[in-house]
Amino acid sequence: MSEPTIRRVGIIGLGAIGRRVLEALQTQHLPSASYAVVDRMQHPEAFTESRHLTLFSDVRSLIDWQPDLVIECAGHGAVVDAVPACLRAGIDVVIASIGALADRALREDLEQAANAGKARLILVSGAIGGLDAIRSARAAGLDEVIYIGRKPPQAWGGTPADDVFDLASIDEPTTIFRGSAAQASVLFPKNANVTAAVALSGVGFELTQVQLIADPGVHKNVHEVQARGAFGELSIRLINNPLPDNVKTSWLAALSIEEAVAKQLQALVF
Ligand SMILES: NC(=O)C1=CN([C@@H]2O[C@H](COP(=O)(O)OP(=O)(O)OC[C@H]3O[C@@H](n4cnc5c(N)ncnc54)[C@H](O)[C@@H]3O)[C@@H](O)[C@H]2O)C=CC1
Ligand SMILES: O=C([O-])CC(=O)C(=O)O
Repeated sequence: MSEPTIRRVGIIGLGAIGRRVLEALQTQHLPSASYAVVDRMQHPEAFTESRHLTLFSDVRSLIDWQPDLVIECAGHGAVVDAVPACLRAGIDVVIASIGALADRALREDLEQAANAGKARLILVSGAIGGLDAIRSARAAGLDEVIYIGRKPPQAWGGTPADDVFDLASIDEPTTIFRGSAAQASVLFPKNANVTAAVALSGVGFELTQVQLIADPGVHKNVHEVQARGAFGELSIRLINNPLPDNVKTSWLAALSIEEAVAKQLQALVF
């Protein structure tokens, strides 16, 4: 492996994903780098001090610290408010909250910001997989891409499903949403980022079909993708362990960020 060129890493959002990623970077991938964070939580000092983190109260201060790489794992709002400024300042950004890109205007703004700053916006596969195959297949034409997401009922707490269903008393698999990835990304910003990753890899936000299920029979986050086209057919199923700090979020989402950062350091990129 070549000498790491990433000496300063900024992390926006120090929740379930952010803490996992930080731990992996500090212990495995970038042990000699310096780390700074921005988070909205109350009193993060105890954690940041024990981890030797510089704590900033806003993204402007993080940018002034001149990180080589910023990792967003905070939510859609952070992609809107913080990521364009990082890119314009010439800082590469890895984002977890890829569902924010369902907003075409934001997508264009991010692309312009990246071009203006000669920086890259690095999108991760997150809690889903098989996107490389869908991206390859799309050149020959895709007829249909379907995503089905299944999580335990409590993982849909705080979503629009809460208004329609009594999640605690669901006792059989219940479809809580059927529609496009465009709708799912916006309505379920903490649960359906994977639909955006599938959409951007395949037939786009409007044509990607999405079904979301609250299933009392599962204790993991189950993601299925089916695609059909000139290439043939694809069917994948992931059964993801959730992170202990956030049942909505799969461990694989954090692992995919770690892998994306590790890739920045490799001469042989796969
Ligand atoms: N691509 C994928 O497959 C997945 C993406 N995600 C995305 O990652 C995000 C983070 O996930 P978790 O770590 O599980 O969530 P979490 O709720 O455990 O942590 C989020 C952290 O970000 C902080 N935060 C929120 N808004 C902020 C802002 N504007 N600026 C700074 N800090 C802010 C919160 O205080 C919290 O500490 C989710 O909201 C979702 O958008 C989550 C799961 C999978
Ligand atoms: O982590 C997961 O299983 C998926 C998720 O929450 C998302 O796509 O936002």
